Amino acid sequence: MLWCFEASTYYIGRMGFIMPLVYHVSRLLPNPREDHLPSMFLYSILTLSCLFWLQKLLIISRKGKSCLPPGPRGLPVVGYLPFLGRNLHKFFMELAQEYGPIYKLSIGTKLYVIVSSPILVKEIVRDHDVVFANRNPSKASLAFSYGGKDIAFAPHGTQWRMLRRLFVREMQSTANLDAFHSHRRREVVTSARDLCTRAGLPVKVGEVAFQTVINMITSMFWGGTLGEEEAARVGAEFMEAVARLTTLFGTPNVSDFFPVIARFDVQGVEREMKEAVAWIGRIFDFVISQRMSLEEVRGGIGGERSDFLHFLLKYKDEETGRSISPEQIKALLMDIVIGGADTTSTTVEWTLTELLLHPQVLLNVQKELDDIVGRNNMVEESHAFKLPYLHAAVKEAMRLHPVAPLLLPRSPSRTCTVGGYTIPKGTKVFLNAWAMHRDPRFWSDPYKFRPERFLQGGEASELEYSGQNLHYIPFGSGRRVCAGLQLGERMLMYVLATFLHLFEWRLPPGIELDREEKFGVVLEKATPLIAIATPRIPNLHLHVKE
Ligand code: HEM
Repeated sequence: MLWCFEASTYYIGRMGFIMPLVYHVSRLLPNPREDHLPSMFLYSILTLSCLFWLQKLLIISRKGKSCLPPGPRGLPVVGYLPFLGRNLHKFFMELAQEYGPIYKLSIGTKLYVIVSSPILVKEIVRDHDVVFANRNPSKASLAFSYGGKDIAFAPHGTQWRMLRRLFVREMQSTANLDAFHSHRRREVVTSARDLCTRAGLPVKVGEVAFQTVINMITSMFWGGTLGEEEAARVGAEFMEAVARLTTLFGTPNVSDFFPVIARFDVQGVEREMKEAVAWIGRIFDFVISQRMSLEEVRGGIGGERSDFLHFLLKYKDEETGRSISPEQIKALLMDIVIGGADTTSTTVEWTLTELLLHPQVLLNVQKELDDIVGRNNMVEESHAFKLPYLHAAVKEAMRLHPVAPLLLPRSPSRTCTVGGYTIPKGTKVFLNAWAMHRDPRFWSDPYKFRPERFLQGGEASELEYSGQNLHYIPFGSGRRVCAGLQLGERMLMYVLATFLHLFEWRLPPGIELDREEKFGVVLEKATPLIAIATPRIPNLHLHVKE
């Protein structure tokens, strides 16, 4: 019996500084008689309770040393889960007022850290950029990205670098984006025509914007592959699948909070996500196979660019010489469609909401459009670069309503220190951009919509989308800053400039406009914006005719 006590105390003794002492004390105890059951029982109990308390001491002493950030206490087992508010970005800002700019929350067995100060964000996205260049994706995100084969959820490494280089530097080079301009133009004109036919009727602005952006994206991707009718059929199926996927993304999943039970997929989120992804995957497979047979007819992949898909299929990485696999293409398409469409269209909706709430700003924007584009002209994408006032209004809308208010989570690949606190490896770290964009220490009248602050001479005139200045990070910052920034900015400006130049916008009678937000995959307007568009320029129907 004593050997068992000795061995276990010695084993644990290797783990902590108190244990060797216990080991030696145990040797002083009298040897229990092997044939005397009560004394053996007593020794067993003593051993077990000793082990239990020593382990506790060890944990406490380790915690003391590691100095985690402060944070509210939760309940046993579930942690802080039952107390989470619905609008997490706002709720997290309120907690920051109590616990400071860096604090922790335990949810289930997972540790979360929330940061809402530019100085601490700098430590994460600059000083420890490589360590924090990982995401620790949820179960749904892994299913969505074919196990992290995309850009957004891939671990920081060779594959992520290759895909990001391909997407950011090559596909979104100025030359390439210019080359696909006609695809975007066609879709914007189609939407304007559609709005023309619904002139005077209430429309859901977010839906119109979403349809426009997703059509722009799919048109750039496979516009040169499918015929018009086929594209329309695939487009309709696609929209349905995307809507299903977005809902799943926003569902809190117990498997993420309790990884030990993850394999049971209690809520079925992972299963449903896999089904939705498989459904979209079949659409992608169909389009890819159509493109391959088209190329075969033309005698191999090469020659002129006709769409992004063509580009992806013939791509060979300059460093590794590798092509990209069909699964990587599909994962990348997922990122672009899901990461690009909802974010851009929701920003269109928020900007129009603020403009309708601020009629003078709307008038200023339209005056600028008249001056630069002209009353008798259609907006072209090239105009977008010459519209500083509209640009400032969009930036201001994104300050107040960043569609990814907590960005995408970061996760350190090794334990490190931020703001003097230990952030253990694997912790999910949220950067609360929403809170930082409203910090009165940096922004004057932070809750007011004032585009002028982004104009020359304004307090924020120097701030760009690239995330260099950490007070303003609607697209994130550091090496995992939004990979679709160039394309996103172009689509956003083009759609807004077109909608605002071609149409007058007003609210249907009796509708009160508010700024209530709803936290989810993207930060939506709680009540969708419904507005009435009427033609603003003369002979609009001639500009948008097929
Ligand atoms: C208004 C439009 C958009 C906004 C506000 C936005 C915002 C963001 C944010 C905040 C992040 C996380 C950055 C970070 O962790 O620091 C992100 C990542 C990403 N976005 Fe966007 N985005 C937009 C449009 C787009 C578009 C159009 C695409 C693709 C066509 C796109 C693709 C991506 C991808 C692939 C990532 C992951 C980057 C990585 O992990 O390396 N986004 N975006």
